[in-house]
Amino acid sequence: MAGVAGRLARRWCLGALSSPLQVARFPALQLHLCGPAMRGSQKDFENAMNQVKLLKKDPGNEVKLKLYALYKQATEGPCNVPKPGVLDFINKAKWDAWNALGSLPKETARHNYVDLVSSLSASSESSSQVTPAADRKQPGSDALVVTSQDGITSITLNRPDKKNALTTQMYHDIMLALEAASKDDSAITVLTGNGDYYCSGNDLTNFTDIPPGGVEEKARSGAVLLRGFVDCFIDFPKPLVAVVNGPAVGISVTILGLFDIVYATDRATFHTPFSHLGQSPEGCSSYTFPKIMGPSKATEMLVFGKKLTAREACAQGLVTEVFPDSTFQKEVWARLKAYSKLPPNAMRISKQVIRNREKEKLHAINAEESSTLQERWLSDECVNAVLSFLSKKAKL
Ligand SMILES: CCCCCCCCCCC/C=C/C(=O)SCCNC(=O)CCNC(=O)[C@H](O)C(C)(C)COP(=O)(O)OP(=O)(O)OC[C@H]1O[C@@H](n2cnc3c(N)ncnc32)[C@H](O)[C@@H]1OP(=O)(O)O
Repeated sequence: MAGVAGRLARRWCLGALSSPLQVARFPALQLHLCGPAMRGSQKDFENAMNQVKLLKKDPGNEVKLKLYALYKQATEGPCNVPKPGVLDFINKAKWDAWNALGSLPKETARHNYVDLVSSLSASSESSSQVTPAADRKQPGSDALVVTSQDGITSITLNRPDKKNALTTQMYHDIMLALEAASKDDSAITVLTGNGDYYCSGNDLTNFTDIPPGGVEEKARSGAVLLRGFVDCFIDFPKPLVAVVNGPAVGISVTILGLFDIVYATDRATFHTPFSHLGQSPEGCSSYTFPKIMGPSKATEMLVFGKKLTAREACAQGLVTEVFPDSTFQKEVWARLKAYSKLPPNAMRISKQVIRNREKEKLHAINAEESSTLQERWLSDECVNAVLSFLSKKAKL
């Protein structure tokens, strides 16, 4: 396991110049950076190195590789270290970038570095002035929107450009939102998504942010987060409704077994590709799915990754009702508004009567699934699947 952990750390952690790279995305680097107007005294070079740290916008992995290569060429000359192995993606991409500079003189590399940084600083300035709202889309800001109206508290996943993939910040924010909703005066709580997807599951870039304790520490904290997140759904005291506005993937599907009602547009699909990802079921689905649809159908979904249409999911009991996409929002919200006028205490108590006797068991299952997944995250199968997605080679 330590070997895999080490490889994961090497593959996912880059040095000073860059944040985690999606390395295999890069084409073979052919650098033609010798611009006509070159500046580049040693002083300019040092200033440029400081300027890089102040860039307001991430310049992207390709540019970061160019910066790395030019820096190495400017300070050490032509690439002079052995080529890393093919599986050592990040170091290999860095080596390729440096090696591609051939015998470019140190001084030219320094000039090119200065020119590149200067062009980045200019575009970083202008883009931050033109699109100030873009920065606010970062996790922890408006990636989750909570509203309360007509006796309904709605928690909306709001990262439509990333198919509402769940960042670690969003897991925390959803837990806080559920905690608040359990105590507010609404009768019903809804989870839904903004845009064409309901949710594409765990944000796979969550795997790239490795703490000083390494990948094992990351897996440990991931399992704690997962367990706490699912516990909030198990314990939620009021009627909990999923308004599934589009395709759902991974953990956004598995936790549906802990909802009281699931309404879906006929455009929705339900997909749990855990084996493809080298992972294992969570969200108590190893228990709820066989119970809802029988062990064989559950195995098709959870082990073989069979994607269900909304109608199939409804026939198998995972979805309560399917609505035509054209009238989905109107019909569902009208229905929920009517339900929210029912006596809230009676609804809460009835839910507890239905759910409470399973609670202890569900908590135990959640603990077991989280600990199994903690180990899966360190497996070669999982590492390779995540790398494949991040390098844009694989999609579900
Ligand atoms: C040890 C770490 C622990 C961390 C924290 C743990 C917390 C608990 C974890 C619980 C375990 C959960 C498991 C799961 O949920 S498994 C499911 C994971 N999801 C996926 O594998 C989906 C991956 N996405 C895709 O296959 C496709 O994007 C999709 C089919 C969903 C849509 O394809 P389409 O072609 O329509 O759109 P794009 O691919 O172009 O997507 C648009 C942009 O959105 C980005 N995206 C989408 N989904 C994700 C995702 N899940 N993670 C990260 N990014 C995602 C996609 O990359 C595009 O981005 P760019 O525009 O920048 O290219």
